[in-house]
Amino acid sequence: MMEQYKGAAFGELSPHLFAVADASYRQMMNEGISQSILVSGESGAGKTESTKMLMRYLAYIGGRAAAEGRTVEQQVLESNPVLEAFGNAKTVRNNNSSRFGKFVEIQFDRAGRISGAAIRTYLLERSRVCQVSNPERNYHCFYMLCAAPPEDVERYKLGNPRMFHYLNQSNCYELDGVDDSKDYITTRRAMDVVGISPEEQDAIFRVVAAILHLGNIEFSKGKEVDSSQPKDEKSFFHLRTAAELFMCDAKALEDSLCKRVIVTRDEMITKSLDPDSATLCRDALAKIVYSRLFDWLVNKINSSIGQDPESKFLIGVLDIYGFESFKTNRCLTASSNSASI
Ligand SMILES: Nc1ncnc2c1ncn2[C@@H]1O[C@H](COP(=O)(O)OP(=O)(O)OP(=O)(O)O)[C@@H](O)[C@H]1O
Repeated sequence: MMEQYKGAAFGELSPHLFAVADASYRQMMNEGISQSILVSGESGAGKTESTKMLMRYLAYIGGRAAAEGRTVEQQVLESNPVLEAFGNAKTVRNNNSSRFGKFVEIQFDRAGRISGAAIRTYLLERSRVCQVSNPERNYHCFYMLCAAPPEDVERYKLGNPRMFHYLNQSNCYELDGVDDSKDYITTRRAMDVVGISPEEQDAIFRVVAAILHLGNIEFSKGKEVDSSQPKDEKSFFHLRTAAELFMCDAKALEDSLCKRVIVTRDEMITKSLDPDSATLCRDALAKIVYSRLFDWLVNKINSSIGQDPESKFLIGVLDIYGFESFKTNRCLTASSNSASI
């Protein structure tokens, strides 16, 4: 199919993704200006799959010979499983819905050969980390880690996903045709390919597990008025485990959840938080840590793929959020998926 569309005039053959990719490539080469392809549509329409097809065509037409080792285009395609493990989730409409926007820049040299690439991501849906409802799931990576080989499950003190508050708000745990334990291995392998070392992989999964333990910390009223403390021995266990996985002091973690520090011009005031506020604080920490982990992963993938500072022009492919329309829309924060307004 790629062969057929290569160089064919736009409109000459049936409508096809490859015709669009070919037209943008020709225009870039003939006029010497960068191009962008916007992939738009409802959630589940097939935008992400189309983006991958477009990239495959650009790799075919502007790629280098396989003998030159692992090429830029191969690395971009191989980074997909990592991004999808951390940025995709099951929603009502799509079992593998992207919960972030993605702009992939494929850079070319003067001869029209791919010389570098960069992936930019936008607005990961952070609220999903601590709030999911039936029949949706949280991000795939949480279920994958719970289904990891026994030694990993033990190392991160995990177990059945039904044990964790951030996962058990929804009754959906398994997906038809998806084997989370197999996907865990695939994600690990993809991480190796994009240059994430075993130590870094361990750190990534420690953070993922710590977020699950963080979510299981409940609070009760403390001794002072409007103060809070971990509710029971179970909450203390999850607090200690989260601190261990984050490699921080358990007391410091507890204080960061149960107290707020207000800095004025003259002094620093520490204010205790009531159980409800401490719970909000816990969720805020989980969301920010997860989104920073996601940004770190994108940066890591970019530095491993490599950008070409000398590149003459580029083709950008924008895979935006799928439109969703709910009967009841939840209150939006800046971090929510803008498409769910
Ligand atoms: N060209 C295709 N061939 C076969 N199956 C496809 C194709 N495109 C999409 N699908 C199926 O539809 C599902 C949804 O596609 P995709 O994830 O690309 O949608 P999307 O528009 O990116 O959705 P979202 O906005 O929710 O991320 C895929 O998981 C796949 O099963």
